[in-house]
Amino acid sequence: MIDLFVIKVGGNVLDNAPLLQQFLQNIATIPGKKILIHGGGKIATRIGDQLGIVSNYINGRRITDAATIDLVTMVYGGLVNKQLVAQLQALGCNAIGMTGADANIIPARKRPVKEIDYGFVGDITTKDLHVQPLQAMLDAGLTPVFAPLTHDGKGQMLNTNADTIAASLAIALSAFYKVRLIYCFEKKGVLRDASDDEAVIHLINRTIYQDLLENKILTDGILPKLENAFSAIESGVTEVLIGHADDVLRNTTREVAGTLIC
Ligand SMILES: Nc1ncnc2c1ncn2[C@@H]1O[C@H](COP(=O)(O)OP(=O)(O)O)[C@@H](O)[C@H]1O
Ligand SMILES: CC(=O)N[C@@H](CCC(=O)OP(=O)(O)O)C(=O)O
Repeated sequence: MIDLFVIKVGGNVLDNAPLLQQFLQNIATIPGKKILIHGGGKIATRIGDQLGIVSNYINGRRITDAATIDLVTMVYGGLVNKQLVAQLQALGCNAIGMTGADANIIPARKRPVKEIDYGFVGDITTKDLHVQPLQAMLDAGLTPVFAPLTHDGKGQMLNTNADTIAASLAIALSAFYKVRLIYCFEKKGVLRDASDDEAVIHLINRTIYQDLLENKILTDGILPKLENAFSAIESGVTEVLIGHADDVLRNTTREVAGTLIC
């Protein structure tokens, strides 16, 4: 099977110009097939504040009302996605900007209202993904760049966590490629102590994960990342890594810099 790198980059890197520039240079250097998925929650929150649209998160997911889905469609699908594509093009990487609505690659279902009404948040069922257009793009030498947006097939855009989009694409594509899923953020990996940047846990399996959860070492945004990482490794993705954006190139070789999920 051919190698494919599915790489996710989050809001803290996107919001740091020098870190982002170095990251994109590294992405452009990776030989072979690759897909980039970006977040941008922090940027949407900042622009929302400027427009008087207040951000509200529950369990790491943004409550997405009518004004907010318009905001995130503009920010993720427009501003962030197109800036990344333009920057990659400038670095000689033939990027193509995508959302889950484009080519119907990621259909989703509006999250049913239970105790919480998340609004226009989309849940993905991996088997519903249509990855054939992505294979055609990869074969044409293009690098798809995904915004964290999906659609309901009835004309409505939906907001979906970028870590989840990365895991779902990685799982769906693992039927055709040997996939390494790499989560890139501003820490060197999953940390034993969130305030100590050097306290990287190099390997996490289900038992260690359970122990970290019980000891409340994992909080905030690292929780959905690990949930999605385990879902990917248990559903056919060959390798899943969580590491610093600066280490992305090392993580596309045999080396592992950061946390390996197994
Ligand atoms: N044990 C931990 N190891 C690493 N990060 C942690 C840990 N516990 C909490 N975090 C927090 O999780 C954040 C990563 O989640 P998030 O901000 O959503 O990243 P991204 O936007 O890249 O998806 C880190 O910036 C850190 O503040
Ligand atoms: C439903 C939901 O919460 N969607 C996320 C999508 C962006 C994202 O995931 O951004 P980061 O990777 O930078 O955190 C949000 O709007 O914040």
